[in-house]
Amino acid sequence: MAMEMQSRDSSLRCLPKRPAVDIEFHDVTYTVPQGRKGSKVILRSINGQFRSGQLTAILGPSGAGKSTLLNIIAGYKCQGATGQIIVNGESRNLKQFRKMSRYIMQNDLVQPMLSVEEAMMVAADLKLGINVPKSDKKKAIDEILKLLRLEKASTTSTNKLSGGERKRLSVALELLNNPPVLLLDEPTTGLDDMSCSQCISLLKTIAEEGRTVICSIHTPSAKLFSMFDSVYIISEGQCVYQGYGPEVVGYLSDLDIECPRHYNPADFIIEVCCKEYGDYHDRMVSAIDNGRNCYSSNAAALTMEPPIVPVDLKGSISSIKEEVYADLSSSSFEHESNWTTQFWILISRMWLQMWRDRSYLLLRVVLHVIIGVIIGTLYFGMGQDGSRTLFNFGFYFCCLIFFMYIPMMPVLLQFPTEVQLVKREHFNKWYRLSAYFTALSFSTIPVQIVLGSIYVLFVYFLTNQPLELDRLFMFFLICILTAIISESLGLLVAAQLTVVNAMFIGPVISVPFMLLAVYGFGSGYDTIPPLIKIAMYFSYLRYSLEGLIHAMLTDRQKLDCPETEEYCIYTDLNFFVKEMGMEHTKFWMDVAVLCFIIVLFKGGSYYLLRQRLRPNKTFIALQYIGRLVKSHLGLAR
Ligand SMILES: Nc1ncnc2c1ncn2[C@@H]1O[C@H](COP(=O)(O)OP(=O)(O)OP(=O)(O)O)[C@@H](O)[C@H]1O
Repeated sequence: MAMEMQSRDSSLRCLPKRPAVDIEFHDVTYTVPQGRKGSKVILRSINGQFRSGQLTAILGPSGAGKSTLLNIIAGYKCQGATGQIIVNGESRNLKQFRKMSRYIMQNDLVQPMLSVEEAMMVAADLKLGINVPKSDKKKAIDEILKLLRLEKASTTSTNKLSGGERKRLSVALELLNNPPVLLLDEPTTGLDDMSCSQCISLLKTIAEEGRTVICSIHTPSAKLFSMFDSVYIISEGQCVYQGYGPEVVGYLSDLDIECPRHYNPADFIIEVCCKEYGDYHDRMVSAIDNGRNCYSSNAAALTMEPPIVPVDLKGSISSIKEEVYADLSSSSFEHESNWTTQFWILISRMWLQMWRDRSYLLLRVVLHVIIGVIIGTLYFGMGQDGSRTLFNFGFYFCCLIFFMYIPMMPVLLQFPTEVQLVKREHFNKWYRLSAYFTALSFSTIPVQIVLGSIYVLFVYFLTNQPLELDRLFMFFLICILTAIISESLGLLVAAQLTVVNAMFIGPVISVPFMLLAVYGFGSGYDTIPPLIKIAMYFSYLRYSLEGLIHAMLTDRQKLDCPETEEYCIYTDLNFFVKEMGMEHTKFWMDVAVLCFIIVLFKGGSYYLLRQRLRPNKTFIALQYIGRLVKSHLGLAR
């Protein structure tokens, strides 16, 4: 209790002041297509209001539409929704509203490998900008951590936080620029009773400071239920109650539904919604006029009709509006840090996370050493052996396959999860997506260079390749460019898919690239049909192979044929290059094409990622067609 009081004393003085925001919604309907079955209506002409300075709970049976309503109010889902959302008496400007509201989704993902304090400092740098002195940011962070009782965990790694601490950290991160509206989807799920009540008490403190705090919640205890300033109950996509929680008993009693003594009113109304005592759904919806009214027991004497107070949807709000609306339309919610700052903060965070994950880094180093030694041993000394030119060619191709798969697999495994985090951070306006994507693209280059060098040094010398610095450099350059392309291809695949699908599609999609790179090998380039010759130039590995062959085999003296061999067919390397159809290739042209492919794949991945986070009309139409096709073919789950 003492702790509760202590946290309530805090008023987040360090944070920028924000205006109060009241939200109303009218006739909100949300429909999703259901293939041949037509469409499914999830929210049905629902109305309601959420006030500033209040903690509001959205309750209802599972599948009632709580998360859907939160998604629509937050602006996270708009496609398929109709109706009106009013913010401080004016129709909601979604762009503006997204800047002033923060949505904490159910999956409380936080950036791994950082301490709580570091995660907060990164968020503070991004949200408050670099012009705010570090000491002020530190003060704000300390205040928030104290408010959310995370001071003791400030040095704990985010990977090691308990469920409750992780949820509180998700809230803390979003409090940094003091958003006036906070929406939380089931913040208490997975917490024990004590942590639940602590979490709700903290949210109440946050609301008391003038913010509009709305959270969806599953069957709270009677104690929790009474802590909310306002409760909004949904059943079957319609509002069945809006008002103060404990008054639900009186409301139901007015509808001739008696809540047993000592029974949790929250449990009882959910059971009523689930029709355990008969079908009262329509009566409740019409009593509250589907959320247009708000229940208050003080408003009228008990009559046959429930004492519902019509909500003055303009009245109280308009008084606030005059004071604050100017603030709302100002640019005070813009990104405080510019693109370059965001880029540097994000790339530093990525490097720090890579460095902290040292066991993984070490594993990758060891893997490059082991595979380098194995491949080097398999092709030992073949680089200048006239009888082994074909084996040597196999070695070059083997190196390219290594640099095609090894950098792609971690991306396919990690990026789909990372997208969920980016979705949350980007939706809550931490940074521009372009800044994030550029940081992501550059952050991995140093690691690729170091790991690539380890591998190249082992194989180059073990296989006895020519000891010429320019050839070594060209070999290395082609390997690194191939690695970067493969990584970009991984991003392209993983940007729209789940881990399972990405892990399947990524390797499968690489097979045609491999085949096209060496198609017709052995039978002579001239025997390849013209169409396949054209197709070969759609494989990036073909350019890598051309580059490697050019770097390693052109302008070299005839190789010696060992005495143990009777005849060596490819001692003349120029003849071999001609047989491969690569005699006219230019190394720097191949490098230029590889660089172009990197830009192409990166651009494609960025576009797909952007569409994943905020699809445009074409993409929405494509998704819709995809869903229709899937449901018509019976593939929709
Ligand atoms: N894209 C969709 N396609 C089909 N049905 C959907 C879609 N999105 C939501 N639904 C359905 O809409 C209903 C409401 O979903 P919602 O997630 O809002 O429920 P909820 O009240 O938050 O449930 P819970 O408490 O279990 O999380 C559910 O029956 C769900 O299956």
